[in-house]
Amino acid sequence: MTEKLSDTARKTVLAPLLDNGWSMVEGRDAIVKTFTFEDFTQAFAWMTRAALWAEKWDHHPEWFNVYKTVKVTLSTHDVGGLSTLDAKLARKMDSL
Ligand SMILES: C[C@H](O)[C@H](O)[C@H]1CNC2=NC(N)=NC(=O)C2=N1
Repeated sequence: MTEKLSDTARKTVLAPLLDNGWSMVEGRDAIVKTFTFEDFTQAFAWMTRAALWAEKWDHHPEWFNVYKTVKVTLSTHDVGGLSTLDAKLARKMDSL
């Protein structure tokens, strides 16, 4: 059963993400990052790659695409906040 990140886990799991362009969402237990690409097709291709991982892990982003940018918000709806699944998907997104 997925659980909300503990305070200790937040320090270890979230810190590298916050150092890599992710930030906490004001007033919500979630993280957000805007990715910028060369053009729309590159942005959409990245979204497609990310979508396959989201589906494989049954953990899906909240995202908003405008032309060559993709704003991604991650939180685990089932636990009402951040879990290790969000950190896992964030790391994967940063690597794609
Ligand atoms: C039944 C539940 O919707 C599924 O287990 C998955 C689908 N994708 C999901 N994605 C996210 N971000 N949070 C969830 O809790 C979640 N649950």
